[in-house]
Amino acid sequence: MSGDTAIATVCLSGTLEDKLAAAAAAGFGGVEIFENDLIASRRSPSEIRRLCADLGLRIDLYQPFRDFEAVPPDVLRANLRRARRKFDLMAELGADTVLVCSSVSPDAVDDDDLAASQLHELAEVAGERGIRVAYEALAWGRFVNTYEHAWRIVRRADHAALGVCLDSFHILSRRSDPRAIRTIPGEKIFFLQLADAPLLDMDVLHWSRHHRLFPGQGAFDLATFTGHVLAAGYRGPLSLEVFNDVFRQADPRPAAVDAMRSLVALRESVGTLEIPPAPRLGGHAFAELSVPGTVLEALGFVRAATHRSKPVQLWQQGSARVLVNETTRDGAVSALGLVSADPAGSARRAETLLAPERGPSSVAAPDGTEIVFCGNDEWLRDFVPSGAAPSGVGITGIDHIALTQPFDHFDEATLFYRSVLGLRPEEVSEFAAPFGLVRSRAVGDQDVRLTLDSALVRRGEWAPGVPSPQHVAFACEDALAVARALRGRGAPLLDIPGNYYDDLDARFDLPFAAELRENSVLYDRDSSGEFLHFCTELIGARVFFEVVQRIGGYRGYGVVNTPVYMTAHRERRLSLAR
Ligand SMILES: O=C(O)c1ccc(O)c(O)c1
Ligand SMILES: [Mg+2]
Repeated sequence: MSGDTAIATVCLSGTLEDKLAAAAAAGFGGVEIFENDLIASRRSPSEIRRLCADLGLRIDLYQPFRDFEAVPPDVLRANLRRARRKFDLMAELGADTVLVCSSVSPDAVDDDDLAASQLHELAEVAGERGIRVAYEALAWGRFVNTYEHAWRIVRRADHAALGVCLDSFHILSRRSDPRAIRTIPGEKIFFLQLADAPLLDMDVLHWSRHHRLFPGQGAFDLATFTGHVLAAGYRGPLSLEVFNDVFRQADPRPAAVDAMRSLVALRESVGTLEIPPAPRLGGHAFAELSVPGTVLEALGFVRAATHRSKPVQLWQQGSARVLVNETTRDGAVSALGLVSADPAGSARRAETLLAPERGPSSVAAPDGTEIVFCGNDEWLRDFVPSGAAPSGVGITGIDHIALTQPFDHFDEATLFYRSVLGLRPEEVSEFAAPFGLVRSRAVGDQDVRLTLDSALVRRGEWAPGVPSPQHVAFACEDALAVARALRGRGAPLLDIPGNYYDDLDARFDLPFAAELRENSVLYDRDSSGEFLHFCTELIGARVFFEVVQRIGGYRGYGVVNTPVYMTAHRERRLSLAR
């Protein structure tokens, strides 16, 4: 039974019909009908019931029923009248479970005995009609705001038609210990709602109504949480209830697929679904984009091979391989090749996780970038070697690839790379770039690193370069030497202003400070090590290259320096346009 999946209509955008169609198309077994969606619909409850049946969707929950318990007698009478009407509606709808959330009403009093006896009365009315009442503690409930408290009241009420609804957001946002869930008898857990969220230091109501995420996109440990609920004996559906400003505006069809991906990954991690495991990734095989060959030449690459059937050139230096594809128009990174211990296995996993297929072992990431799973070197058989002698100036491989994400795909991208490729998301960082705040999150493992960057708000005519540029970062062992060599070859390296180096001198006393300044090489240091890096100018509108040197196991990406080079890119673009 815990293989059943459901989604609350409130997660998705559009009319009730749009939401139901999207949920069904993504493969959900059931839905929670959110009351507002029903009220705004022109269809009668029985028509909605038929529509759901036609789409193959169960109606697992009707919600929410608010502000019921612990009230004076006259309010109770009105609340019971309201409940009877809703139970009539549920009978028409064919829904047998209603969510009652803990009261926020000024009419309510702090009296557990009263709450329990009134919920008992409600359960009596519900039970006679074959309806179950699932009582949920809202994190901001006036008197009841923890699941332990809701369970104490449900236990005291002691009615077969009354149980609890557990919602991971309310429980984890308040940092309640979820282990005690195991002490609730499984049959008294009437419903389970799942939502992740980023850790934000803000009022819980606002956090809940705007920033919930699908499992795996935020910072909560949903696998452990769900493990406790299943260990308690819960056998109902895993249902997503995510209030999120972005998803509420997004096309509901891909949003529902993203939602389903989160549940497939969650079920894998709690052991209720077996899917092909993520094969080990052995590094970046290539990055495919469209830049003039002369730029790569100036960076010390040689044209090593030509594709047998496509207008694609393979440029190489060390183990850094760049595919120049003349047919990709906007010049952005169009494909990434990743070395997989089992390319077919990687592709099977991606397919199970609902990634659109692009080729026999390639899939599309949420932003459309193609991810190609490569065996060690056999993909090279599609290329005819040019015979050019390998040379180079010290670039050894690809260190990471920075993929700028459309803001609306940022959270989806995190989940995609985490679940499909098995990469580990790092902390989210934010920095003030010249044209607004940028959110950045790296996903990676030992050998594959990607950074996902996104402008938080992108509006108006003033902000240039939409969408923002991406970049491919090459690794080297001596950034200063490589920078000098590349300048000598006339590579289009980006000039960094003197103020940056004055600040660096103030913060650090570096023996090589003058060389950094002279070569426009940037510097960062943290507890993990040191980092030297420099960039080329923008090549076309959408890409540039970076060369990086990691010292002593530095794990970051020099994010502190990003605003500096972003500004330099902007100035350079303006000066070229003049
Ligand atoms: O934000 C709310 O009011 C609300 C309503 C119903 C829920 O199940 C919930 O978790 C929150
Ligand atoms: Mg809820």
